[in-house]
Amino acid sequence: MKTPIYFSHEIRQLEQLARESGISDLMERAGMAAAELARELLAGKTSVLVIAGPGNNGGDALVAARHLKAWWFKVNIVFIGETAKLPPDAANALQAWLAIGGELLDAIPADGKWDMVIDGLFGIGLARELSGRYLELVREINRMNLPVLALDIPSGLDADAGQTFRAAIHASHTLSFIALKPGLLTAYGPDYCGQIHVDTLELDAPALLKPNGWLLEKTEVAAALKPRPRNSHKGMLGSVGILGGASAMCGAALLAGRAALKLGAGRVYAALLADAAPAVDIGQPELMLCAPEKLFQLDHLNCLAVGPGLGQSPQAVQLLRQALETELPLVLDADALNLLAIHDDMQELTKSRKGSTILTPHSAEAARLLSSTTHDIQQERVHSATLIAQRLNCLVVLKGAGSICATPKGEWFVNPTGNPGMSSAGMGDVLSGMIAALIAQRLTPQSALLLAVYLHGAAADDWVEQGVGPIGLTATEVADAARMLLNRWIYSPVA
Ligand SMILES: NC(=O)C1=CN([C@@H]2O[C@H](COP(=O)(O)OP(=O)(O)OC[C@H]3O[C@@H](n4cnc5c(N)ncnc54)[C@H](O)[C@@H]3O)[C@@H](O)[C@H]2O)[C@@H](O)CC1
Ligand SMILES: Nc1ncnc2c1ncn2[C@@H]1O[C@H](COP(=O)(O)OP(=O)(O)O)[C@@H](O)[C@H]1O
Ligand SMILES: [K+]
Repeated sequence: MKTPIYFSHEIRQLEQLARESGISDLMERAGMAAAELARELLAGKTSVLVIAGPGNNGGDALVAARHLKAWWFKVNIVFIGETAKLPPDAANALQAWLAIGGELLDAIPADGKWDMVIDGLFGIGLARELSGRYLELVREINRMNLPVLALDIPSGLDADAGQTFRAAIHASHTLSFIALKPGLLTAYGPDYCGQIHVDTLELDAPALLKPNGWLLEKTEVAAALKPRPRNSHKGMLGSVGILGGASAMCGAALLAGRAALKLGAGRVYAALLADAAPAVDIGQPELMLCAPEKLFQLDHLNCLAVGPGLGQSPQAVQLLRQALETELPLVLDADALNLLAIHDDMQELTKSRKGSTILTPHSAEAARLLSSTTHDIQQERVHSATLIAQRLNCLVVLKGAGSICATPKGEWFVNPTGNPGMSSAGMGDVLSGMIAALIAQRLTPQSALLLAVYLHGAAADDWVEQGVGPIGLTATEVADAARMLLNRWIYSPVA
């Protein structure tokens, strides 16, 4: 089963659709799910501090508190809201809490001791920067250093963007209701959410509202993989060309080329622009180095990756244009993207290409493509990725924590793999080579993109699990682990 992701306005639509179909107890369902998870996480401990805010997120917290109290947990509720202004469901939850003899505190008692905090301060309704007592409360909870179960979303986090409204609660667990939201998974989301759980509240969300967003998951991305026939030969496994490596940047193209080899391309050619380019890659002599013009004379290339170390010389511009004029599937990275951003004619060429084009910008490159700023791209990562995909009629991965893949049809995917060990030079070059190798091996460009993005992060995660990294993890190591995982996924799929 694929896992859908919805923006908060879509979650509200789902709530409305559920209500129209006669379901009126979503808050009760949410509160029960929260209480059950809290009980499991408490694992025998007994004392809980519940923070209930002014809206329905507070209502969920009140329902959870009621169940935990009934199950003999010691529960204190700090209620930060105005009783008279509570939305109807939350007002009912408050009455039910008071009816069982529950009390409300208006601040966290200084001398209290708890085993866990349940954060029901704000959910998807948070609409502006935190200030005053709300801001202070978030900071106070973070200072307590206790395990925190956040209801729906850590309070202070923007459910759509993964940015914070000035501050946010650092949760150890987040229980997302109905479905995932993108802000849990991208930008700062992973820093604040801890372990993410989803409770659908028994709604079949995709049946109610067609999702455009999906989580990348191993079962989905690896579905396209199959073992090679015994009677294989290199021509069958495709040929990749890498175009880049201007003076002082040859390493970028070599990294991409080596990654393409390690991901199984039959032949890899690296065409380097530098005048003093090496004739052979001594560390990886399997790579075939050639002059750029030679690359375009080859008749058996299946995919071309342009950009790693390309530079922005007139020669780079001419070669990029030549690449765009081919019908080959193209992966464009780094300076290929920067050049595309400033040459309108190349954008027109991109839009009308017969072959697929995959763009792999990080947020600064995306900002150049959209004439925007890195800050604004980070505020709207999903929207930015889909906008580039639609404007330029191409597949896109907007890289960075929680990479967003987008298609020209408006579908988008969030990648949960990867870690800060990947914030080092060369990682993007390796990704380009990986995508190109998978396309050369006949995966569809979209399948190749989604698999490569997921695998690239999973490879880095594998090193971290082994105690190598995140500090000092290198792009070469990521390519090596990607090769190992890819083989494992195909040949020992249970592992
Ligand atoms: N949408 C759904 O289907 C469901 C929603 N539920 C819960 O309801 C939540 C959404 O509830 P609401 O829409 O009431 O929103 P919230 O409870 O997230 O917060 C809204 C309240 O906070 C105030 N507010 C917003 N920003 C503020 C700020 N910076 N400083 C101070 N006050 C601020 C608003 O004026 C409003 O009173 C979800 O996150 C979820 O926890 C659940 O009960 C289950 C079903
Ligand atoms: N904190 C992080 N969490 C997850 N992935 C990351 C993180 N930092 C970087 N990455 C990944 O590492 C790669 C870095 O690419 P890029 O910025 O182009 O590097 P370079 O140009 O130096 O090769 C991208 O795939 C990006 O998604
Ligand atoms: K919350």
